[in-house]
Amino acid sequence: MPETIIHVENLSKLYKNNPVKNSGFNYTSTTFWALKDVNFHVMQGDIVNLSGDNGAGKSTLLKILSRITSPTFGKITGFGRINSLLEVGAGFHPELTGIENIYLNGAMLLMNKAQIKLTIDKICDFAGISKHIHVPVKRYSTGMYMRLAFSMAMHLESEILILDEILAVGDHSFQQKCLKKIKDINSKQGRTILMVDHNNKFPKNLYNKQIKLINGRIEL
Ligand SMILES: Nc1ncnc2c1ncn2[C@@H]1O[C@H](COP(=O)(O)OP(=O)(O)OP(=O)(O)O)[C@@H](O)[C@H]1O
Repeated sequence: MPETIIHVENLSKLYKNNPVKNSGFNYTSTTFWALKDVNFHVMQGDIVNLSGDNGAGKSTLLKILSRITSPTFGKITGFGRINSLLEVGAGFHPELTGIENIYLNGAMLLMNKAQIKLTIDKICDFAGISKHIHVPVKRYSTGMYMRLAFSMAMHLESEILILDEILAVGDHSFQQKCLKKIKDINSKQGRTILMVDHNNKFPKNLYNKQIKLINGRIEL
């Protein structure tokens, strides 16, 4: 029986924009609810498609789920390790080589050295970067960054995967390979995946749950 793996209750996020000088000597600052009273739950093994227009609050929601920023109100309960790919290059240490970054990320997911070592070849093969694995990642192209980051997310251990713009960049054939891999790890390992459908182009049979945000609220 699948169990709840993420529970989001009454989640709201208020941003205070930088004060701007008005006509006199006063400053006005504005506040803005990026998320308002968001409630949902995700079951273990779900593939969730998160959609919404620009500025709807998708990245804010994923940053809160990834514990990068905190909510103003509300509560998130998560059961399991979360691996987040939010922006291309985030989570990499530029001075370290590809392989050193794999070890670093694996350790952050509480994997030991032997467990990480077992994944190295698979990560490099999938990413197609075996020849460059001993090069500092600051010398990688955006495409190489993206392929390595995605491959690490697929092969390192975590119960929950959060994918944002990673699937919006890169060439078409690699994107197709990624979508196939997502389906694969979900069906074989039961991993839970939340991903942003930036261009409404994910095939309907890829996900089993859809969350659409409109101005910070869930469309009912
Ligand atoms: N740090 C911040 N300070 C103030 N306002 C912010 C901050 N981050 C985001 N916002 C605002 O909050 C709203 C939601 O932004 P968010 O990035 O979550 O939307 P999004 O759905 O991910 O959009 P996109 O598809 O364009 O990435 C936007 O209006 C944005 O300008």
